[in-house]
Amino acid sequence: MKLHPRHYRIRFLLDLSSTILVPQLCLVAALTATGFSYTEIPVFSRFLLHFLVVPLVGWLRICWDEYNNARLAASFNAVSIPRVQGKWPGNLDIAIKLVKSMHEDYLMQFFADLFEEYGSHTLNTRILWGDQIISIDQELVKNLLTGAGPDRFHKGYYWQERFEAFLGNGIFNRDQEEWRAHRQIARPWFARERVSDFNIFEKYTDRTLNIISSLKTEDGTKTRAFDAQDLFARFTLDTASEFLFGQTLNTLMLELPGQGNHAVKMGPKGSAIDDEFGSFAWAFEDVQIKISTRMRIGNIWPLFEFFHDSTEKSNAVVHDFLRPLVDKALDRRNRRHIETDEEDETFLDHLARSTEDRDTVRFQLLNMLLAGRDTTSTLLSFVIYLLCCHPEVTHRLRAEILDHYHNDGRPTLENLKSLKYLRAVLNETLRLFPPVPMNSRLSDSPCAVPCTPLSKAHATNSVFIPSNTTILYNTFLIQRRKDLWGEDAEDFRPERWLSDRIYDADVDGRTGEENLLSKVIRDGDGLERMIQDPFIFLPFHAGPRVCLGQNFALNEASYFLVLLLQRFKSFELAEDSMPEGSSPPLHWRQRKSGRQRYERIWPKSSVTTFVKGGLWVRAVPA
Ligand code: HEM
Repeated sequence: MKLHPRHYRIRFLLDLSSTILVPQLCLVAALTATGFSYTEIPVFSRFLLHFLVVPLVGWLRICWDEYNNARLAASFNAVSIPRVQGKWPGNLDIAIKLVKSMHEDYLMQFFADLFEEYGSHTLNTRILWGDQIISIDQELVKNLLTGAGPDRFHKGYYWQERFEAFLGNGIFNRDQEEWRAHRQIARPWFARERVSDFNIFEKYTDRTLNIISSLKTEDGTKTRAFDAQDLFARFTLDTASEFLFGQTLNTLMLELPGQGNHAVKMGPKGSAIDDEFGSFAWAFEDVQIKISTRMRIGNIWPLFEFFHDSTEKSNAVVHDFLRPLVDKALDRRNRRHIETDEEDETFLDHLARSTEDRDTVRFQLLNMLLAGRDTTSTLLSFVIYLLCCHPEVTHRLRAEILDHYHNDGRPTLENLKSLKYLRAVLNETLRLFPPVPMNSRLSDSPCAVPCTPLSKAHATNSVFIPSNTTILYNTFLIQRRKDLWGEDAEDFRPERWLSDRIYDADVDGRTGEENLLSKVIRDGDGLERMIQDPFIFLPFHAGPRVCLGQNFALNEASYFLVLLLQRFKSFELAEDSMPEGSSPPLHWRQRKSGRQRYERIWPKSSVTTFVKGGLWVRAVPA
């Protein structure tokens, strides 16, 4: 029987009853079969038997699964994935450390430490005796996402039940036929001609830059501190809503955190503000945080939400905010009874033509808003953060932009392509801080998946994955692996993405060729590594579920950055303005390696990556 994802409580009860009731039935059957009269057993002994039979049957099941999996693995000529060996039963200590680390440590540090400790790129956490695979093996990820992978690995039921109230039957939350139908409806919307219409980008970029300019101090040398993460989220939301609804949510027109009489306060992710949009943004982020908590707890999450869905309140705020917009647009369309000219059609019109169901339309739009708002604003926020830390990159990037467009030229799709350094900065930011840092798939049957050999001792290069098993693959860590990206993998070096190696012949008195050779290892090395194995760089995913908005996002971010750097020559982190509790903890500095030793913000993730407390910066006008 296939349950609907909204029935997570029933799924949980069924799991629970198979853990508790089935052993009781086995006990009664065993007693009957061996001729014992159940009623003649003293009450205390009966109670004890019923109590002990649960762990006993659990243990037998584990033994059977292990035997069966080993047998299947051998038949597939695949190796079993190494298990994390915790100190407490069911690896509960590992689960506790994981939750603690999420609150205190650098992003993904816990996983990075586990991979290092076990010397393997793929591990089975076995929390509460259940298989859960974590991987930073690019070959394994390739085989999950492409080739035969998508037929065997799906987002799956457990993913869907966690997101159901928020994303409903939207594109992110469905598999197979339903997903295919959504993808078919959405795909034409992201065709080249549509995503290269820069008029929308221009309108909202100008608005955003005017806001930043209005924050100039009296002497005009720089602006007051502002939360760039919040501002960019408004920019991407207004842009995406116009692109999708044909009408903007106009959030750039509202007050910003830290302005007026409002004190800056910490929201679920960044800074927050108390107005209607502030409540929507708070709820939108709160739902994502709560869903991430469900992910960390694993499949027993309904135990903690049995009587109360923790996302209910925030979901209601999000949907109430969007409902009138969707209703208005659909009613307007129905009243007019017109078939909008394809040229002027919005994604909303496009959806309305495919279904009459308002909930479906609202969920589809919400899925797109989530995709359109948080990912691109994360990219822009981390670009600005890295520019703050690397003035030399800002300088070079600005020089490239001014060289092409002077102080006021406007980019077009064609000429944006020649901004090689801008693209390198975007790629390098996406490599170090991918907006979607971790993702998962669920296996639908036992199988062997090709991967890089687990260790030198393993001759075979396939791992065995049992049926109904979640695989969490971590793009954040893959994109920082030193063996894939070089010793400086954790450093921000856009030059690794530059392909042309033409150097000044006079540098250091060496010939051009010598200079070329000495720099070959550095400049362009990342690009070369990526060309050799594209799966070491996956910010937009790969395979049939590759990001539909990739070109839209890159065009939007590029356009915005060109105009931003025409108007502002540099950026400074405003550490003095960060809300309390959002600065990186001091104990990070004591680590022997890794970016956390020198990171100046606290990167975190829920569904997407973000800067805890917001990215507080000052801009220096040109
Ligand atoms: C820097 C910006 C972006 C990044 C890094 C990004 C990344 C991703 C990733 C990793 C996925 C795969 C998710 C999964 O399978 O679980 C995805 C899917 C998707 N993205 Fe993006 N995205 C970005 C911007 C956008 C924008 C602006 C839009 C639309 C306005 C968009 C629309 C979509 C859609 C519709 C999917 C679902 C594809 C499917 O399941 O078939 N994305 N994106």
